[in-house]
Amino acid sequence: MLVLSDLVKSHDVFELGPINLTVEDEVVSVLGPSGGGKTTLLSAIAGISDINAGTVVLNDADLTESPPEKRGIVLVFQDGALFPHMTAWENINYAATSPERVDVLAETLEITAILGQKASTLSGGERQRVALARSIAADPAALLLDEPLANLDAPIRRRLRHELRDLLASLDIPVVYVTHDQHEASIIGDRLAVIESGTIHQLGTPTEVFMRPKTPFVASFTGSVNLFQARVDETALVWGDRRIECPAHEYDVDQDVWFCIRPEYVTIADDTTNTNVFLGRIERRVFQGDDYLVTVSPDGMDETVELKLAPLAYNQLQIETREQMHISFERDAIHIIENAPREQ
Ligand SMILES: Nc1ncnc2c1ncn2[C@@H]1O[C@H](COP(=O)(O)OP(=O)(O)OP(=O)(O)O)[C@@H](O)[C@H]1O
Repeated sequence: MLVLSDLVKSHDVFELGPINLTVEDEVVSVLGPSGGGKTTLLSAIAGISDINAGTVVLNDADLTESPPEKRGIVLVFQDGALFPHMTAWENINYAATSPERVDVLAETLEITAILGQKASTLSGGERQRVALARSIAADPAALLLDEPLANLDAPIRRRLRHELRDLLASLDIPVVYVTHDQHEASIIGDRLAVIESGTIHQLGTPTEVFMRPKTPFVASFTGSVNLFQARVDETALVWGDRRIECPAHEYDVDQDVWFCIRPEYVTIADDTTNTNVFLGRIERRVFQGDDYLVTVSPDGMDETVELKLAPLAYNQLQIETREQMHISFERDAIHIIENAPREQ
């Protein structure tokens, strides 16, 4: 178990922390925007840079004062530094506990074919995977990974996410996995920490973080782009001149709140007598590769609502820009975030 307590690391104008985080023998994905402090966090845990305050404890041993090489923690950076004159196999085997493990890892990470190649001749994506295999083969007590799939193209990246999830879970050690890809973070992590401006906004299972974000930042960063201000009344939320039915909550009547609903849970309504159905005008429709993102502005409001449609549904509906259609908010997918400032 890796326990970070009140960890603070300051750069010139940036401060990480105080971070309090316990990573059991599990994978915690750290998700956040560029400059949010993800790499700073990994470097602080690994002891590569001195911290300003707090402690790092691994399996009951206080490592705060230990040099990086004495921590038993392996950190793999994005560029995956290797010995250039050695082959990929030699690099992986360098610190490996058994040569058989090298071959098994190479197969999982799809690098068997390049094992005999000198590291200096490998592509960026191959180098990353060799560095990843080397770090796992060394049998670390904890593993810190900084965007290990960043240099790969989409198909192999999609495949490896699942392979890597199983591989990391099988290690039974604390793993911290940094990424700014929300899909990767949720596939690979048992839990997910969202970090921004050096602060952990939320820590929870991927489902909790995606479906019940605690702050507007977490909502928007994890793709819940439909984020609106409303007022609580006895039975619903009042949003402009509309009433939105929502699940039970702890907020008081007359409070101003944010609520969000993911675009996957906004649907085209054919039965206009249902609750949470609004008429709106189609502003935009964009094919995103997997699905269509349709932007609708509800009548009489300045705000826009985004919904996702599978290609089949999209084709059947023959959606045309500037046309009107009814959309519906799935009641149980509505999530209230927190008090919002009252508009003057
Ligand atoms: N050695 C340093 N000296 C001064 N500022 C630094 C140093 N290292 C990082 N920073 C600053 O700290 C902030 C956090 O950087 P960090 O590399 O941790 O972010 P990140 O979340 O890993 O970003 P990315 O996703 O782009 O890698 C940034 O504003 C960065 O400019």
